Amino acid sequence: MAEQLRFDGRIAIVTGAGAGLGREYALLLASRGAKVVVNDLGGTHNGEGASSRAADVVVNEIKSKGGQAVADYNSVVDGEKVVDTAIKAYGRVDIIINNAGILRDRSIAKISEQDWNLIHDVHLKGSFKVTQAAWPYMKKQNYGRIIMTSSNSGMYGNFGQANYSAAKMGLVGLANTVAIEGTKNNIHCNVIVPTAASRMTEGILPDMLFNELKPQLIAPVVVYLCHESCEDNGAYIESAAGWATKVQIFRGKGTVLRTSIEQDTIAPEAVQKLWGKVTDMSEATSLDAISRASGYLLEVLEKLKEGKIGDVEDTFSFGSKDLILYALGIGATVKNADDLKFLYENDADFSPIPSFFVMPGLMLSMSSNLVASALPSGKADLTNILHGEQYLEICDDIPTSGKLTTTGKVFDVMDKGSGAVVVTNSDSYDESGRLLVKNQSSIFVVGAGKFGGKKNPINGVVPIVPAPNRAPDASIQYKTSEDQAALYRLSGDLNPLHIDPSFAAISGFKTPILHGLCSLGFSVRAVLAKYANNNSALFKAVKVRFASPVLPGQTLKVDMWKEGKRIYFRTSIVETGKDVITGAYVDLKDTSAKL
Ligand SMILES: CCCCCCC[C@@H](O)CC(=O)SCCNC(=O)CCNC(=O)[C@H](O)C(C)(C)COP(=O)(O)OP(=O)(O)OC[C@H]1O[C@@H](n2cnc3c(N)ncnc32)[C@H](O)[C@@H]1OP(=O)(O)O
Repeated sequence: MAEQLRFDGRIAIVTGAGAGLGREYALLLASRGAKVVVNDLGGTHNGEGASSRAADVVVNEIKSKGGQAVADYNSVVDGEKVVDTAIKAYGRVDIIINNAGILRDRSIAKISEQDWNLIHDVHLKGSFKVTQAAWPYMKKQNYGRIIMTSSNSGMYGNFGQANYSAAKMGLVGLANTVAIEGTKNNIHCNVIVPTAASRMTEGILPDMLFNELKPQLIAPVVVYLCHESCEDNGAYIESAAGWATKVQIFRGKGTVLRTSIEQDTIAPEAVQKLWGKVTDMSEATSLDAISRASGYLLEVLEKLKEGKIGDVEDTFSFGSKDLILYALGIGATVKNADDLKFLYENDADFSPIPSFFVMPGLMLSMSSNLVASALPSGKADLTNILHGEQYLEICDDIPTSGKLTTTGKVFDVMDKGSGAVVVTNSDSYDESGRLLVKNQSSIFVVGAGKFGGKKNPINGVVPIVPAPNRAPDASIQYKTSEDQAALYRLSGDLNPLHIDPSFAAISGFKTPILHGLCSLGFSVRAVLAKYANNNSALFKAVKVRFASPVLPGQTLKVDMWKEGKRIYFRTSIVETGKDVITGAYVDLKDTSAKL
């Protein structure tokens, strides 16, 4: 058995120690060698009256067991008197357990100012006063252990306890700063969040729970927090019924609501649009210091200054199931033995179809306000956007699973009259920080043109290139299925334009149209099959323009021209003869695979 935790030579003040938790703390500390100041005003649980009895009974109990204790009957609001008792009796003070508390429960409408003040006086001001009075002694001796008593009523609220909740949460704030200020003098301050059966909780908690909430089951936790071997400082520890845990405050990752440092107004509508990100707690972290909280904010501002924001950021996790679903969504089939490597995770050559990696960039654009925020009108939503162009570049070996972090921003905005074109760039990194993929999407925002913007792209917008002026070197046809969009959307682009007839009608289409990136996927498959032996590792980049819509069920014909490692292609619809992808090419790293 571990050596007994002793408190010999330590002087402890326990406030409100005449009953309940305080009494247990006092008894346990004394049994471990501490000399205890048993503070209790002797009032009732609602703070009325005062007598010396409660403290005396506990002092006598301690003494009868061979321990040392003195009674103190002062109100904690007179903190210096409480501390004086310790100094006069024992000459120092090492431990303070701020435990004294009363209740004046009323709903917010009925709390009198007097009740408000009284609650705050006893809980918050009392803890402050006792702590402050002991501070010089603790500082001088370079040692102190202080406990603040909070409550779940403060942490989460509790009907009828607005005054008490506020004071209890106030104690958390008090502890936070006392912990920081005490660090250099080895003065630790921690918070206990107890749920105990006591005169305060009797009649409030259900019997079953009440009976298990024995104060003596919490006392060891608090007593350990008061021991010199406990290194925690500024921790919140919740304990009840023989159970204990650390509690932390979490902060979400948040999102930037503006796109540049120059933008000094934010429309409430932009906030509304991004609210999902503001309130998303999936990547929440616990910040244990104010410097970390403001440090992160500084990082955000730095990025804004460097123009890296709208560098919005998102994470994208994927595994074999996602790769297979995507492959099915762009027509890969087990009927073709060469496709098995895209459809079966146990295949020796299992690999992603490289166009899968358009997904992180697309998901970033769709989940952020990037496109709308780039337009003077601020108006772009799924009813008026079409995918115009796409460039994808694979920068490193692509894995079959992982978590990518994607940063993206608006790169260019063009006024095309009939619409605006917003170009977004994004880079996706794996968990070790390797740049895996670059994406550039041009989004055609129908009806958003004529805002007086420039017409032509800036340098860096990857241009489309015309196909060679000769008959294609090869052609491959793929029939899409009536359910192609229904299947493809499950890879992440849930835009109702592709499945919901009434939504398609709002967007000006007779029936839902296929995702542009789905047609891109079919086309990349054709190039890989024809010129790269279906080997994903040979793929480097693809660029396409979506020239007109495809309807699910139509047959795609991919015409290809090989010029070195560049495969130009054009995709059209067999049934109508209409071009749907133009100006397009795939760059291969190598075409030496058997052709
Ligand atoms: C918010 C998060 C992001 C969401 C991402 C996307 C989510 C997806 O779910 C959406 C989709 O997948 S939509 C389906 C795929 N896309 C399509 O079907 C669009 C097909 N294209 C068209 O219909 C027309 O080209 C059309 C309508 C786009 C343009 O046709 P017109 O208006 O007739 O234009 P036109 O007169 O031909 O040309 C005017 C100028 O615009 C340029 N341009 C034309 N097509 C473009 C295109 N596809 N992309 C970019 N620029 C394009 C022309 O070059 C011309 O410019 P300029 O005068 O300078 O030469």
